[in-house]
Amino acid sequence: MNDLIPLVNKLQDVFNTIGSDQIDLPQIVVVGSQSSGKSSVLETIVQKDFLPRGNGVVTRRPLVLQLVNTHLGLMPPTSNSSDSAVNDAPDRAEFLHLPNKQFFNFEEVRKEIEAETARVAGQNKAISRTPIHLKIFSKNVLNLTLVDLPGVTKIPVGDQPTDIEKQTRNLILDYIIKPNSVILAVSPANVDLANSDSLKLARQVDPESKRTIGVLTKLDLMDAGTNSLDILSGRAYSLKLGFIGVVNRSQADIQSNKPMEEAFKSETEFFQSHPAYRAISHRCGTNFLAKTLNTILMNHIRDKLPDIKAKLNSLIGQTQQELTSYGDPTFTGKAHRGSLILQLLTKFASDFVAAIDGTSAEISTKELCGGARIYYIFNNVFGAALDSVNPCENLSVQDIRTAIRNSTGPRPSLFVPEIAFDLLVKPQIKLLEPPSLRCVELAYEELVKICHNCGAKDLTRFPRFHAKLIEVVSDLLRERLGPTSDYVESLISIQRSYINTNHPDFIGGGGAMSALERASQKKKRDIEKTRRLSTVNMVLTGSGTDSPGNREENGEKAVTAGMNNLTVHQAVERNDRDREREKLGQNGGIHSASTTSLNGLPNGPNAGGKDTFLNYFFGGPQQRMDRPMPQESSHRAGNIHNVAKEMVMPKTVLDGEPLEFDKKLDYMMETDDSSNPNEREDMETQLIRSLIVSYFNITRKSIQDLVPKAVMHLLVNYSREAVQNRLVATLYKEELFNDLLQEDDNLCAERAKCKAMLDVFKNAFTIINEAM
Ligand SMILES: Nc1nc2c(ncn2[C@@H]2O[C@H](COP(=O)(O)OP(=O)(O)OP(=O)(O)O)[C@@H](O)[C@H]2O)c(=O)[nH]1
Repeated sequence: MNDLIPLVNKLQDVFNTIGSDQIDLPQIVVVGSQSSGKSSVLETIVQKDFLPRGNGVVTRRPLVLQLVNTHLGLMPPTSNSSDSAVNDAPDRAEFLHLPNKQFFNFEEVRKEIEAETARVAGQNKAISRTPIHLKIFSKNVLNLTLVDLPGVTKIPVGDQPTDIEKQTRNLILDYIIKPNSVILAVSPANVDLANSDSLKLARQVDPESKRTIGVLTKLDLMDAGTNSLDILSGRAYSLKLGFIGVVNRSQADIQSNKPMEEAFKSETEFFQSHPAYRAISHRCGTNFLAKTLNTILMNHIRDKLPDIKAKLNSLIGQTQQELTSYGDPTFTGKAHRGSLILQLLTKFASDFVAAIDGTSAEISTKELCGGARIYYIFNNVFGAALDSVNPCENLSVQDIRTAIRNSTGPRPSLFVPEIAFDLLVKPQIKLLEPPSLRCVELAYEELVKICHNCGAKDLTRFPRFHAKLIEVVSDLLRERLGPTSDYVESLISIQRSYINTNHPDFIGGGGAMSALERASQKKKRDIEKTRRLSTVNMVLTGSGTDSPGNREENGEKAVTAGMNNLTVHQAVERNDRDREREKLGQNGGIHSASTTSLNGLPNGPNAGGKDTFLNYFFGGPQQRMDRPMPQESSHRAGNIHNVAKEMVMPKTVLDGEPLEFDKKLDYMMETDDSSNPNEREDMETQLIRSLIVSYFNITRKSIQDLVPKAVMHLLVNYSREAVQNRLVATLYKEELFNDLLQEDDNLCAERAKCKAMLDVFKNAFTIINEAM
């Protein structure tokens, strides 16, 4: 039975070698306020002067003290301990931080504790959480594991931080919160128990007081006539493990170097002779305390051992699993390298494909990933980018008018020629190119991201191999970026190379015309309505002066502004005239088969074919020849016509100097009053605009459809299918194997640590198995 404590000590040693605190081993933790007598209790139990003493804060680091009784023939577990001559061996001490040194002089032990405390916690009063591990072998001690902790302080002194009280409390709580700790709550008897810090702390973590044992110190310092019998008998404060009273050496005793044996005798005398404690003297004193602690600890260990064994078992399983995750180093041997490379490479490729297809096992529910992001790019990002393109972007009224004029060449403009529409719509289609190319780039970037996330878990062990795999796939993707972008670019060029006015969805001249007419009539109705309302208003208010301001209010400005209804009517009239001509066969074969309804929509036998729509409205070359020049056309020619009159004047070239005519022409072209278009020009501009919008929308729709298809085919699917072959062809080469299978240094260290831990757990498991 008494073997249990050495067993725990053994386990503690085993765990200390790897610094593992995963197993909460049974131990006694000494807790109390500063100067309550904690160190004195420990010293009396050990019966040695070995702890630093002094005023104020002395214990500044946790001291884990293992007491090993050599009289019982128990072997100290460390390698440097002597196994022979157990019974007559002198008392000695060993520190964990000095594994090859044994201390026979306990004065040196004290100095070492002081030095080691100062080394970590500094010279002043600061405290540290790092424990000092000390083992004492003696025939006078019982097997115990005790932890001495810094006392609870209230006011910071020296270089202690302002929250020193909180820090010490937290440090103490960290130790006593463990269910396997027995709390040795030290309280001085000369202070009211209600103010005992140790009992307050113990209550927090052990509310039922099942694992708290109370120690009353300084019973000799109580006021005359008072005693602690009530407490020691368990009547004042209930603790399942009870209270034990002790009398340690006073400061004066320490200063006068009162030997331990003498102090021990004085203590026994004190209890036996004290009128209040005489009856319970056999349950008082340091000796009784040590025996009780030993029994409590052993019972505690016995109770906890099955739990510890179960915990060890699960730790072994977990650690084994962790070790497996680091990979088997033997598998990288020559015979297996090829198959390992192939296996990892195939896994990487299938991760890549699975991420694109959305069949990956690690699909996130928090954010879009893999193929879904590519779909999002196509559907949302690219769609929105195309929708945001204005079909008439950068196309001013002036541009449209200039295009119309230019396309008529030297002839006066009769009708808007088809060539002007062609000229104007092509650059607009080009506006679809940047978002389309950006769509390719975004899909490419997404694929690069996907490939970076592939194999992250399987390949942490081989960072070089992982980097190489990413590099090869990135190269493949980069290779595909060029052809895909080129193809998308050519899709736009294809759209620009032929303006198909026969497209079934194209609004056509008729559609545009009737839309304009409808708009114009609505406007007319609105203006009429406004005018009528204003007249009624004027009658009611009596204000009827026809000032320019009033005219504006009456809507006359609106009549002349914007789309002019007269223009539309003139256009319709012209259509009617054309129809008459067609009837008379004056239009020849150009569109003799085509007839139109009054609203301008083709309704003849060829009504479905829109090839003549522009000719119909804007006039083909022959129409222009046939038709009488409308009055407004000659006026509209304006300054240019005036210039034309002067063209009869003979030109003389004078040493490269511009002729007078040229100067005048330049001037007139510059000062051409195009900002004030006439009604017909307005109509032409409006028509061209609606035709551009209609045609642009058709093109936009097909680009929106074709670009994602092209990206999928040329970039995504291509790389998806080629990835495995490319990886094998580039990396499956004997001469690369060594480099690719170069293991990560950190991982090797982690594996070694994990392996050591597993050995420790297995070792501890065997120790417990043998003991039980
Ligand atoms: N007379 C008398 N003095 C005691 C007794 N116990 C402790 N002392 C004295 O009280 C002072 C503090 O004792 P320590 O054992 O250093 O107290 P501690 O709780 O370890 O102090 P810290 O580690 O600094 O928190 C010393 O001077 C001891 O000699 C006792 O039972 N009787």
